[in-house]
Amino acid sequence: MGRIFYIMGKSASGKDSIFRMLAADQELALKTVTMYTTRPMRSGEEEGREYFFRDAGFLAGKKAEGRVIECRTYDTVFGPWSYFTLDDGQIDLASHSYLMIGTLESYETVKEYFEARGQRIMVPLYIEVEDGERLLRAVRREQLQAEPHYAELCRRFLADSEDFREENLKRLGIDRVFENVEIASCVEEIKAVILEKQKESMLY
Ligand SMILES: Nc1ncnc2c1ncn2[C@@H]1O[C@H](COP(=O)(O)OP(=O)(O)OP(=O)(O)O)[C@@H](O)[C@H]1O
Repeated sequence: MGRIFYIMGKSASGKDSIFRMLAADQELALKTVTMYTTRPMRSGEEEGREYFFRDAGFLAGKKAEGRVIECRTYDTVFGPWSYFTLDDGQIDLASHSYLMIGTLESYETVKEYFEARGQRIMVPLYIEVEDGERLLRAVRREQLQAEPHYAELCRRFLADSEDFREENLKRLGIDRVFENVEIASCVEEIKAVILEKQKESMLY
């Protein structure tokens, strides 16, 4: 039985960078899952690459069929935009393990979805960076944007402390933290855990 390795962490903790390195690692042979969104496609995006682009009616239909693994809806100035993961055949735990990225809340929802089907397959990978350093990385990344949004950066930085409260981590049984000081050694540390879990999952 495969596992779902689920990367989480506050903004600018390095989730995307770590995700890319792990996903490219042939030895781990992890598959990724393409999410769906109801937001309009942006220029440069491609159907099925960044997301599958669908409308709210499609999402409602999948909810009715019980096929929505997790869904997050954000109120934007353009109206509500949903981002969701479907049980659409992409995840085949009988033959593969998967690498996903999300929030603490989505981790909980995905975990519950599979546990309700008797599958305890979730492995949390929680990335951490000291707050001062993380804020500096976030600012440096934002400076590279054509139109930096510093107010949004600050809003997310403050919201993170609430979302990732110690008690929330504890409640979900997340007791291991991967410090992203130097990214290569952080990825090596995570890789060792993934290989160990994959070895374990082959025994049972
Ligand atoms: N170990 C590291 N040392 C220095 N810079 C790093 C390190 N890891 C990642 N970064 C840089 O920090 C910034 C944030 O990383 P990344 O975008 O991967 O984080 P994230 O957690 O996916 O962020 P968000 O959730 O806000 O999108 C990027 O500019 C990235 O290149």
